Amino acid sequence: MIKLTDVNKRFGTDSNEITAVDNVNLTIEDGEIFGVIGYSGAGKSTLIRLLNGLEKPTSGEISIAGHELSTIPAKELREARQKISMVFQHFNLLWSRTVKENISFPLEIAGVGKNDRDRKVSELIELVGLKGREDAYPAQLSGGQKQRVGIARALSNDPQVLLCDEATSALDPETTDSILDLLTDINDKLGLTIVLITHEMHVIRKICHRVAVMEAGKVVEMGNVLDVFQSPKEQITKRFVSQITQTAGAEQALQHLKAESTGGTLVKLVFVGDRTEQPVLSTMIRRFDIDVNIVQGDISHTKGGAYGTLLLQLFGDRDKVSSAIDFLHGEGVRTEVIGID
Ligand SMILES: Nc1ncnc2c1ncn2[C@@H]1O[C@H](COP(=O)(O)OP(=O)(O)OP(=O)(O)O)[C@@H](O)[C@H]1O
Repeated sequence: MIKLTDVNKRFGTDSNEITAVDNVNLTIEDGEIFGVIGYSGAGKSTLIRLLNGLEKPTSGEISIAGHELSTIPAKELREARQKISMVFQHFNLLWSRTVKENISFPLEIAGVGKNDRDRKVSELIELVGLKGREDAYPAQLSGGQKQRVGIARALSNDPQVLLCDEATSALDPETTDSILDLLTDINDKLGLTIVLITHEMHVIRKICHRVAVMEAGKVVEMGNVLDVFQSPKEQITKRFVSQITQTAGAEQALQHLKAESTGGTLVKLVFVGDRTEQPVLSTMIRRFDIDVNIVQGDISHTKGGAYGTLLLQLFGDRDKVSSAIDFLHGEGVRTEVIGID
């Protein structure tokens, strides 16, 4: 378990002080994939550097896997840090070493014998899907393959916690997805805790169990990913959620409808979890005798269940349309009227 209690990190002097991490309290359970999202300067990197012991908090306590990082002596801190590994945005590989030599490097430093090193390296190469590329140099690999080496190297010391610092931010969307699948697979197979920082809600949606939203050093919102998608409370969280829900397709469809003035009441529905599987719409159409035009829709899948939005045009008697919208509310579907013609 990772526990942060009243953690503050300030840089600079009294006259020019920056609070990078501002009174953060959070608990991350063993085996959890926990995401921290925030814009540039929110304090994510500082938070992750506090977690791996590279920075000491100005005040507060950080405990990881039973070690109190903020107070332990240097030798114990080195031992504790063996249990915490890191994956970096720009991979941080050794360019003059092959794939297997990169993965083996932390084991050499730890004094592990050659036979054990070789066995561990081939296990890891298999795990991250790099079989056949053992003797390649980083310059001969794609971005996704480089990150696979970075992940294998991070796992070589059998860590309990894997910290990922924008691990997919330098990758294209398809490669991002394959690396996120790999992280999910590792979490399932090895049961290790993963803490990742990102500015992309897609990353949070795809693999995290819980998320903390950071702004100006503070954790302003935290919860299960599906709950946060369903009802984001803070303005900044709403902006992150809309990275996914207001797709380009929805925006285009809206612009087109506004320009065409096709009539009806334009509503956006947000479905969460079980609601995505129930015939709420057909019940509404039958019961209220209205016509429906589906303008745009998409369903996203989070670890906690499905989440979707649907843009509809409702046509019919105004009272019936209004009762239909009330019905949707009653069924637990969040409904927002975007325009009435
Ligand atoms: N070593 C340092 N000395 C002084 N100020 C720092 C230091 N490290 C971070 N800061 C400041 O702390 C604040 C938070 O920075 P941090 O890098 O943690 O944010 P971030 O969310 O990771 O942003 P980014 O994604 O751009 O790295 C910023 O105002 C930054 O300038």
